[in-house]
Formats: sequence, C-alpha cells, structure tokens
Amino acid sequence: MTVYTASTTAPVNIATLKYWGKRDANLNLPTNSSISVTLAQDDLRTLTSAATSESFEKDTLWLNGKEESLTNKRTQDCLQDLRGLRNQLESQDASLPKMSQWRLHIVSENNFPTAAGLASSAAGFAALVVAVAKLYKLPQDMSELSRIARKGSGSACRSLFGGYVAWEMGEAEDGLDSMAVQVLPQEAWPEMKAAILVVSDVKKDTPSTQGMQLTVATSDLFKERITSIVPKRFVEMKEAIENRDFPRFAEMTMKDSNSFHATCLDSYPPIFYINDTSKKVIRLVHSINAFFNETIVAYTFDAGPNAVLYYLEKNEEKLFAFLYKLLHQVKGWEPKYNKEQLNGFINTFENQYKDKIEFFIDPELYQGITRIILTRVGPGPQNSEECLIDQSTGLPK
Ligand SMILES: Nc1ncnc2c1ncn2[C@@H]1O[C@H](COP(=O)(O)OP(=O)(O)OP(=O)(O)O)[C@@H](O)[C@H]1O
Ligand SMILES: C[C@@](O)(CCOP(=O)(O)OP(=O)(O)O)CC(=O)O
Repeated sequence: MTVYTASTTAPVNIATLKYWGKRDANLNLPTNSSISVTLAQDDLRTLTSAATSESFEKDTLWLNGKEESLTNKRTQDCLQDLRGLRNQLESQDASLPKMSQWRLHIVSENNFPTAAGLASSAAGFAALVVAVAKLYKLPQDMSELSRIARKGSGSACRSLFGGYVAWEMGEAEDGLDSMAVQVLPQEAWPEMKAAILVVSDVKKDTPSTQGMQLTVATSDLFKERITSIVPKRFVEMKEAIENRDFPRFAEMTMKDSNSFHATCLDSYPPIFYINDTSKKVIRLVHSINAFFNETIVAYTFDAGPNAVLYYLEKNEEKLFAFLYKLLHQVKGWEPKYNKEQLNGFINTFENQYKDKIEFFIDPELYQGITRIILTRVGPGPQNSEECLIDQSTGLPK
C-alpha cells in the first residue's frame, strides 16, 4: 500500500482587535474585521501530519493521542474545499494519484492545553488545512488557504501568517473576500513580546461560537461596536503596527479587549469570560503604565480569563521588575531566564521602584495564576521534518 504523507506546524494567534460576531454562521463570516499577533512556536504550536492512501477506510483524526471523529461539519467543510481543489488538479493532469477520492488520516499534537482559551482551535485548523494542502500539492497561496481555515474556526484564518495579521471581513455572500492578509512580517517588528498569564486551564463555560451568537442577538452595545468603533479602530491599529507605534497599538488593544468584554456583559443573559484575577491584572497593567508615565504594556483577554500581555523587549526589565516580584511563585520563568536574570528583576524592583510605588499591589495575585508562558511574535506555519504517521501502516507512530 502506498501512503502519502505531509506535515506542518502552525502557530497560535492572539487578537488585538477582536473577532466577535458572525454574519453567516455556516461559512464563519464575521461582523467585523480583526487583527492579531502570531506567537512563536517554541511554546505554543500544533504539529499536524496528514496521510492519504487508496486503502484507508474512513477519515480519522488522532488529536493528542486520542482518536476523534472527523465528521463534524466544520472539519468536513474544510476537507471538502481541499478535496475540491485537489480534484481540479487531477482533472487537469490524469497522471496524478486520485487523492481527492481517498480517505485521510490526520494526526495532530498541540504542545499546550487544548480547549483552554489558548487558541488551540486556531492553530489546530490552520495546521490541518496547511498539512492537507501540502499533501495535495495545492498551488493556492496562504490567503486563499486562509478562507478554508476560516470555515474550521474563524480565528484560524489568521494563523496562516506570521507576524501581524489582519482578517478582512469581506462583503461577499459566499465569503470569497473574507480572508487573512499579513499587515507586517515578524522581522519588521521583532521586538514584540508576550507574557500569557494562564488563569485557568479548565475548559471554558460558553464556547466562542455560542457566545458570539448570543451577543449578536441580544446586545445593543454590539451594534455600536461593529458599526462605528471597530471599523475606525481597524484602520488605526493597522497604521500603528505599520508605524511600530507601541503606545498607540497598546492603548487600542486594551480598549478593544474591554469593548469586546463589555458586549459580552451586555448580552442577555450576560456572558462572563474575565474573572477577579483578570480584573486584578487589568488594574496592575494600568498602574504600571501610570507609574512609568508611559504605555509600556497592554493586556488582552479572549473568551476566557487568561491574560495576554504585549510589551516591547526594551521594556522587559521594567515590566518584569513588577511581574516577577508578584508572580515569582508561578511556574514558567525558568528555563527562559536564569537565576541571575531573575534576581536582577527583584533587585530592580527593590532598589529602584519599591519606595516610589503609590498604588496597591496585591501580594495574593499569584494564587489565581497557574503558570506564565513567556513568548514573542513569531512566524507562520513551518514545514516539519517530523512526521507523526507511520508510512508503512498509515497509523499514528
Ligand atoms: N491540533 C488540532 N487539530 C484539529 N483540531 C483541533 C486541534 N486542536 C484543537 N482542535 C479543535 O479545537 C477545539 C478547541 O476549540 P475551543 O475554541 O474550544 O478552544 P480554544 O481554541 O483552545 O480556545 P479559544 O478559541 O477560546 O482560544 C478542540 O475540541 C478541537 O475540536
Ligand atoms: C475572542 C476571540 O478569541 C474569538 C475567537 O473565536 P473563534 O475563532 O474560536 O470562533 P469560531 O469562529 O466560532 O470558531 C477573538 C479573536 O480571536 O479574534
């Protein structure tokens, strides 16, 4: 039996201008354009291998070692589009193996908790689409493939690119113009770093899809958000990124996170994604920025309580003087930073800042946080030499 395989990695992306609301739930067409930063894959990535063979009996997915059904509509929509494109190639060249007719085996591993508000679905669907496109040797570019990933999960379309990415909402009813484009490659603004404060890695209460449908149907504030606030912010945030203007970018990121969570609260019945720990982080970030009289750090929250803090490398010492002081008990600092560097953060805090602080610092903050993930802006999907599928059996290794 001949088994064809292809593998790829894909990154997580965290929106700085949030996608919240669908105008077409079937095609995952959004009510607003959005912007995100793609994160480095050392800490957060999906590795997916796809295989096909005439002898496979059914489409199967093994996710983190467990067999899962591939029959859910979103995945089938992605696979149907990919098979359609492969079919076009096969009809132009009769010598090609008829992969479009064969079943697929997909094996995928996330190197971080799945379904914990860490955007696993974004990396997961991006990797799935890219792996199968590679297997099928499709000529489509990343923006074209992003339209397919979008059908798996809206935010997944942004994980097809590295750096700073926009998802243009588009207007067409069939969604052909609703896709991701790169605003700026990672190399153009490599100083962007991210600290993820994992507040809870349990599965969230209200899934994004359900949450946004409720917001669209019931929130009055939401109408204002999509008609006047976000369209303006989309243009301004792209500009801030192109100009590498961190304070502007940071302010809009925080405002947009707050605006999105306000529409959640304005939904009826209300949806609560952020919790008391998240609110303490919000206060802390504003206090730190006020202390330095400069916006050096921004927070943003997705559909859960985890905080993602964006900051520039040059301000790390200033920020970590506070963060490490408050969260040194939390795991995730080592091995990224050695003892000497970590002591340095404490010394900066004790010697330079401690006596000047006029705001309340909650010494118990660490209790609400399970770990910190220290990462930065990163590239898009990468070819992987590692294959998770045994070429002789077509099954997971
Ligand atoms: N590697 C993967 N390959 C294929 N599908 C995946 C993969 N990882 C996650 N998924 C799909 O995404 C689902 C999790 O999505 P969900 O939106 O609940 O969580 P999340 O993406 O971690 O959180 P959020 O979207 O709020 O950031 C999984 O149940 C699975 O169906
Ligand atoms: C708050 C968000 O993270 C919402 C992400 O929603 P999803 O992309 O997970 O939703 P579906 O399209 O229904 O799969 C904001 C964002 O990533 O832009």
